[in-house]
Formats: sequence, structure tokens, C-alpha cells
Amino acid sequence: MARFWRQTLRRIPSWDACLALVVPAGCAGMLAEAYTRTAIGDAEPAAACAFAPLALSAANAETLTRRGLVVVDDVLSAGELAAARRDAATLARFSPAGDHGERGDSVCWVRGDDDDVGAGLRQAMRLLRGVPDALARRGYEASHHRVPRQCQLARYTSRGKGYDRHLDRCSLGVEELGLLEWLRLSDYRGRALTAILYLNDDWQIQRDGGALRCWIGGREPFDVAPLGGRLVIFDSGAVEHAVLAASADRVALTVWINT
Ligand SMILES: O=C(O)CCC(=O)C(=O)O
Ligand SMILES: [Fe+2]
Repeated sequence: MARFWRQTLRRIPSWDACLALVVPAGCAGMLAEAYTRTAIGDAEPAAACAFAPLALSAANAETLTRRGLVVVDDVLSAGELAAARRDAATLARFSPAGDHGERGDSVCWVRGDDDDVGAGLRQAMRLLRGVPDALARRGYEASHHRVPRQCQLARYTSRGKGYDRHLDRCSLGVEELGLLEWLRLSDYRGRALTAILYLNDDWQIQRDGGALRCWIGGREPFDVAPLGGRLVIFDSGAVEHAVLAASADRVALTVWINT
């Protein structure tokens, strides 16, 4: 056995040559792993996510282009909303989000093929993932968008805080983040549109709080109530927003559409 190893080692031209092969291969592996672990590693083109029941109008697309944000109400029927809410409530894998105390919600990532995702929630996800295709059909330049298979389900409880003012797209460069982190954040850096579908029941902003507060281009902020069945679409790189503290449980399903 010892002889075998001696002979094998003698056949290797030099350790330097070995290192020259192994180190770049290891680095390439790490970088590939960093990229494929992102939400866009297996994202689909917008057209592949077409969802016929979602009807957005030309006026919706025009408002999004002009203002950077559009609100569309009642995209779910009362029955669909109730089913999605029920499914969201039975999911048992929420964990606290936010490492720096900037947000008080618990989140879980859901995909259409997850075993614990019920038909109601799956329907809501299909609708949300159909947003870029529905926009592209109305003239919004979204055909190049890619849609992650996973959506974020976020729950803010009545006792917790909201989410501080922020932008959904990260604009830090490779020199600030380092190559590995820069690759890991590919989806976060490439976010084009944020699409949120609220799954709340009988929400009253004066009573329950929890508004989505938005700042666009230095103008006065305005509040959007998280009404059940309401879809909010905005430019992830342009609309600063915050979630105000809620006094009732607040549930939102979000997908970030990438370039
Ligand atoms: O739930 C909302 O209204 C917005 C949440 C949010 O800003 C986020 O998850 O990035
Ligand atoms: Fe956000």
C-alpha cells in the first residue's frame, strides 16, 4: 500500500501544479454555489409564469411606469382570499427576519411545489408570479424579467414592530461587499419590481395600523393600507418604504421580480 502511494505521488508533476488546479477549481465551486443558492438561481422567464385570471389594465401599467408604484384591489375573490389566509396560518415554519432589529416580522419562503403549501396559497403565488407577464401584455417593459420560484410570506404580529424605512434593491458594489457576498446577493442586487399581495381579513388602518408607508422622489410620504386581496407593485430600486407597527396580525405574500 505504501509503495502504491509512493508511486502515485511520484507521478504527480509538482505540488505547485496541483495547487494551481485545485485552488481555482475550489474557488469556482464556492462562487457557483453562492450564486445558485440565490432566489434567481432557478427563476423562470416572465412569460413562463403567465396566469390568465390576473388582469392588469393598461392604466395600471402606465401608473407603474409614471409613478413607480401601482395599487390594484380585489385581485382575489373572497373565497380565494380566505383559502390563502387559511393555508398561510397553518404553515409552521416561520422564523424571525432581520439581523439588525430593522424589522419585526417572521417570514417563511414558500414555493408552489412545497408539500406544506395548500391550494389556496399556491393560487395566490401563481397570481403574484404572473405579475410581470400581465404587465408586459399591457406594454410595460417587463418581458426580460425573471421570476423566482419562491415567494416570501411575512407575518407581523400585533405585539411586534414594523419594518424601518428601506429600499428593496441593494445598490452596493463588489468593492463594498466582496466577491462572495456580491454573488450571494445577486437576487437582492437585481431586484426590479416588488409585488406584494396582502392576505389580511377586514383590515382597518385607523384601528389596526400596519400601513405600508412610501416615499417617492422626495415627495411627501403616503400610506397604503394592507387590505386583503390588494396587490401593490413598485419599483424596488426607487420606492423607499416602511411598514408601520400593527395592532393585529398582518400577513403579506411578496415576490421580488429580477432583471
Ligand atoms: O409587507 C409590506 O407591506 C412590505 C414589506 C417589505 O417592505 C419587505 O418585506 O421588504
Ligand atoms: Fe421592502
